Amino acid sequence: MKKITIAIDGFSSCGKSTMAKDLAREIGYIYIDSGAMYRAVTLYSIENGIFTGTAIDTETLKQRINDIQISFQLNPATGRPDTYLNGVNVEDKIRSMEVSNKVSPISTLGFVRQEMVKQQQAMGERKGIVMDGRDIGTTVFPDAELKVFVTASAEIRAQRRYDELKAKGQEASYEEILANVKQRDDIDQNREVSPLRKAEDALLLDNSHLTIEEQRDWLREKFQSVVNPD
Ligand SMILES: Nc1ncnc2c1ncn2[C@@H]1O[C@H](COP(=O)(O)OP(=O)(O)OP(=O)(O)O)[C@@H](O)[C@H]1O
Ligand SMILES: Nc1ccn([C@@H]2O[C@H](COP(=O)(O)O)[C@@H](O)[C@H]2O)c(=O)n1
Repeated sequence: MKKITIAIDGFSSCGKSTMAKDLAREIGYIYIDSGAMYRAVTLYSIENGIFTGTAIDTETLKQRINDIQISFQLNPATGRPDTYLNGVNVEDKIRSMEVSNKVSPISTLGFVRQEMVKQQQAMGERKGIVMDGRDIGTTVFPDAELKVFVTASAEIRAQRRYDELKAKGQEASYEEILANVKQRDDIDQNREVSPLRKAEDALLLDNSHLTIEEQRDWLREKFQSVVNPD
């Protein structure tokens, strides 16, 4: 069967990766979490003294951007890809609140986006890919055969993330998560380069009141209607 490109964009913590990963596994496509790539650049910047407090040393980051190698490897225990930064598994570190609080300013930088988009386009060259993020349907794969834009209320998204952290036994504050979700949405929507917005030809999904299973079925049906239109 001919392979297609699937772009899933939307607001932070709305369930993009949950649905993207499940569909990719089911249909045998590659799954790429593009947000993990911006998070890895952010972690690199923190660990190398490039992002201290609220200041980013953009000149140093620009010089080093080609030294930042990001890759993904399937974790057999979770059945999902883990993120590697220069060969080191950073999957847990990139999900910390410190990285969440700093990733959106890093993502506003044009040279960072240019490098990430180049790598993402190379990953999707042969199609058969599900990628989620903020600019996949608008910038990375504007010709994707299936584009979805996911949204849910900020409060519901923060609650889901809070529940997830609690279930993992991690310290979490609902208020802090809600503030982070709102702040990232604001920066992501208002940046100059590739701001978060729905591509004109993307299908809109508000999953505020859908279960994970319902949204999975919805996406599977949309995929089927693209690959088997009759
Ligand atoms: N429909 C749903 N109902 C309840 N919980 C959900 C639903 N969809 C996803 N979740 C849960 O919400 C949390 C966030 O989901 P997920 O990580 O997929 O979001 P995301 O949009 O990829 O986030 P990010 O923007 O941080 O990459 C996870 O704990 C996930 O299990
Ligand atoms: N295509 C993308 C993906 C992500 N970002 C930025 O990274 C942040 C973290 O992404 P998550 O998907 O892990 O939440 C996000 O808030 C954006 O700032 C991006 O710019 N473009």
